[in-house]
Amino acid sequence: MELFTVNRYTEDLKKPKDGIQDIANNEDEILQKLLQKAAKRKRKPKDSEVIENPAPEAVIPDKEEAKDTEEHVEPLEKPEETVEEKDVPSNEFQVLGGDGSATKKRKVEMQLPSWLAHPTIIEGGSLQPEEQVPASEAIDKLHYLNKSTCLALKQMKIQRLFPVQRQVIPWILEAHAKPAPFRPRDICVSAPTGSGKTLAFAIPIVQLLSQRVECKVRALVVLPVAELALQVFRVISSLCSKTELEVCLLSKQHKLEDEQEKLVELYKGKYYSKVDIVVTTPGRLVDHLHATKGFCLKNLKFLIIDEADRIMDAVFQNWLYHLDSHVKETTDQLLAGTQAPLCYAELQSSFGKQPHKLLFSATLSQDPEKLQNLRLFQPRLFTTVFTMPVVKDVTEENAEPETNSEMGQFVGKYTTPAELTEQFCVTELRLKPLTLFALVEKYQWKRFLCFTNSTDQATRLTNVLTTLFRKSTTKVAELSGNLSALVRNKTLASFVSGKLNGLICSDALARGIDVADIDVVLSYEAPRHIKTHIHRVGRTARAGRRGTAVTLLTEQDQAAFTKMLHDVGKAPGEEIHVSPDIEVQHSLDYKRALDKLRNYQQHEKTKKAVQKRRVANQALVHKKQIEGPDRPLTLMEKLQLKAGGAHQVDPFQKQKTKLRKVKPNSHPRETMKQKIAKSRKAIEK
Ligand SMILES: Nc1ncnc2c1ncn2[C@@H]1O[C@H](COP(=O)(O)OP(=O)(O)OP(=O)(O)O)[C@@H](O)[C@H]1O
Repeated sequence: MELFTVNRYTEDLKKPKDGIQDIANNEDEILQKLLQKAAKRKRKPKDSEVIENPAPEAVIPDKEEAKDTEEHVEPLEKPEETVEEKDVPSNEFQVLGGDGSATKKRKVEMQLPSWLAHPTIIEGGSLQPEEQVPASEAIDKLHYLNKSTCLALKQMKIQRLFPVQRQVIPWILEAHAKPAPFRPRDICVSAPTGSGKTLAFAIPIVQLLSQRVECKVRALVVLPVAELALQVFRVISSLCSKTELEVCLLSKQHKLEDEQEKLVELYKGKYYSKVDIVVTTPGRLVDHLHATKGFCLKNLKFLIIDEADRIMDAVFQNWLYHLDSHVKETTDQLLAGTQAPLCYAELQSSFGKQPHKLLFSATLSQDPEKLQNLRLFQPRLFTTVFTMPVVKDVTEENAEPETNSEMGQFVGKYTTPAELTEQFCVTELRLKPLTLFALVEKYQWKRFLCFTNSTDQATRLTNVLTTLFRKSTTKVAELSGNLSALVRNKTLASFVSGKLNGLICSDALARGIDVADIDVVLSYEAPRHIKTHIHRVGRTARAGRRGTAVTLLTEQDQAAFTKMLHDVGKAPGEEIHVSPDIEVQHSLDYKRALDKLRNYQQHEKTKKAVQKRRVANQALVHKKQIEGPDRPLTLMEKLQLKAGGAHQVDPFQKQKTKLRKVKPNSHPRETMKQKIAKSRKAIEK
């Protein structure tokens, strides 16, 4: 019981007394009082948590007494009564949870930091491409865009800016126009998929850097996957076409040495940057931070993190740490910066040294702890959606005037484009591939993406669908992490050019990929997280165009999927069906497809085993060459041999390894059970 007693005694300690003797006496007194109070509390637990006057003697209760007190523990009190602590005098002791006063406290509402709770709302506006552009909205009429930007945008066939761009671009430009020591606030932008976030950061950085004199890495754009990095690189390169700025893409799709050559040059013993803007993935960035001499981020002015919530995930853990330590090595500044408020002197000394951080996503994390890692400077949030205040009935008793404080719950992370139609189709697990095939045939979808929950599932599904579509004009291919970056690039290009009708993808491709005119996005399996769903369906209905998303569900999946959507205020949409006779209609084709898949899997299994054995043997031979033939096998080598196939005896170790020789036609050993059965049969005979 004492373990849970917290004794706070403050009053007497506050009064200073003269002399050591006095202090000692005082301590004795305090100790006596403490013991008395503890004893009294144990004797009368029901009376109150608070003891007004301590009893004169200190009594340490025996076990029997302690038992009694436990038996008489009061039932839990109502929360309203226990929350009250007003009457507790400051010099008294309070037992926390020791005597039944521990009650369930009211659930505390999550309090968002002010910047998340009070964002800047991105005002709506149509994205419809076919709509007439009002003269006032035309690109040349926007005073904040310079000539080269307007020219580049026209070349990209962009006639006006989308709402997120109209809000964010002038804000960034204005923030950078302010004189020293003003430092722009870092920003987070949460806007739906396909709403034009790329140009929202690309236009201002290109415009602000276009006046530079010397070439140095001044902007770093970080994206989660190579395909996305390539896409953003293309947009920024198009924008830079009318300027002298150099953009560079760093991703695993190229050789490191080739990229190093593009990045820096050595002249008279000194390294010079050849690029102004670097677009990269976290992994490749870390590679270059460690391997590329002269790659310097000392002059970094902008750090842009696209798909910020993904990049801040644990998967990409350490890139920020590496970046930070690299910047610390190359300069005395701290990339992560400090949080407000800064005094004038600090502002002045840090002016121009900290990069301006810009975070973008359609599902920006609401979790302040994750964003904390970036140590944003006086952050500001731009979002499209905002919950309305929950208006409580004013006639209600206890109606509080501060009800409006509920205003400002940022829900922008779950917005989908208005032009998106969501549907679902319920089917049996064993018929899922056939259902997918039947849906594509029924609705004549000519450009579709189909998402699976894993790369292996993507491979299997592609295999089955290829056989099923064999007689039709529809061509499908896999696009997952199982393939090399180069193959993925080629497949994506074939899809963009129309040579392929459908791509079977894993979720690595669910984010950011922008391919025009996708009819439908299919989820072969219900996504596990709402964020995944938002990004998957966001591959269609982009830039104001219409699109459909269909999720295939089994009866078991249905409840969980509906709940997941319901929790964020969404519905699964209309149910669509395929003919109940599909199994009969396509029985032969489906059987053939499944047989082919089985063969393929068997073939892959054998291939993997052979590969494994080859690697094990190679390792062994290599080791022998280094250490000589007479060395005994290590445990690891024995394991490798076992895994790689014991019948492949190491040529160097024939005489040493005591592998049991298996006779070619010998029968396997009989088990005890088989022996008993055999003898029983013999007796019966
Ligand atoms: N102002 C504009 N006018 C016409 N088209 C535009 C405009 N801005 C962007 N687009 C087009 O809209 C599409 C989507 O843009 P973008 O990829 O930037 O969206 P996003 O918001 O980043 O989407 P996601 O969250 O999925 O990454 C692109 O094809 C782009 O060319």
